[in-house]
Amino acid sequence: MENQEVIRVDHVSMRFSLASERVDNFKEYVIKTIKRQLSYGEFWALKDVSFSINRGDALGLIGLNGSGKSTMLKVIAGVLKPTKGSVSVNGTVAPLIELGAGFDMNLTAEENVFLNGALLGYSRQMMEQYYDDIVEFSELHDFMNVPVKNFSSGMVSRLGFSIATIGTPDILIVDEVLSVGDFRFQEKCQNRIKRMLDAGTTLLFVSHSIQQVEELCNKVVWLDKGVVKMFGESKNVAEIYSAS
Ligand SMILES: Nc1ncnc2c1ncn2[C@@H]1O[C@H](COP(=O)(O)OP(=O)(O)OP(=O)(O)O)[C@@H](O)[C@H]1O
Repeated sequence: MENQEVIRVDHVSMRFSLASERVDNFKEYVIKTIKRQLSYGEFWALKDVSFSINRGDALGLIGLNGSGKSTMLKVIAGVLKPTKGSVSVNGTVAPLIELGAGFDMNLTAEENVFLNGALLGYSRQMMEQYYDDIVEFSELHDFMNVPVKNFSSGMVSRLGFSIATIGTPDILIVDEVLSVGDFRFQEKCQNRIKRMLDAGTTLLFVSHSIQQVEELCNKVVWLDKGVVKMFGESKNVAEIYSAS
């Protein structure tokens, strides 16, 4: 099991189309589209990115705003198809990219537990088994019958994190979620992630806190404008990144 490669990112590039002209409102957008007056530019969010990680590794992705971290996670999670190159993933993936992205805001928290479970591929029976644990961990006992549209963003994150981390996935993808919620809850999430790592889960983690990355991760990819600036042991990369 040790040294078994679980994720291989092979010469991945990702191109987005961008409207290169400023459009101030939707009406103007529609008119310009009909008149074919909009021109599109292209933008490479990832450029020839390659790295691989083994089972049990915890990989941190660091870099400035817009450097391509979330795009990289989405490509690995299969949400985006790379324009060039390929990604191979060996195992089940629990993506925590946008917490609450799968929620229906008009439904209650309880209904959303089952909805989100179904989206993650879990059966109703399995969700019933985990329901109490989800309520307990999220500390939302008194709010399970409240429509999620009335939740604060912190409450949405707590529910999303509690659902996505039931069971022990082979690969857990965590994007910035630990920056939401209060400090005590962040610590609780961090401990839950550590326990999953001990149980052999492979972690992909994006954070702007280099301290959190060093604490949780053994490897780091540093992205700079879509290019890998450095890949290696977290201590070495973090040291150079902090000094830059
Ligand atoms: N769907 C999209 N369409 C067009 N451009 C996009 C799209 N998604 C991302 N981008 C662009 O790709 C670049 C990389 O974005 P990404 O979200 O991956 O960066 P990031 O490193 O995660 O940034 P942050 O630290 O701010 O979260 C940005 O310039 C962003 O505007």
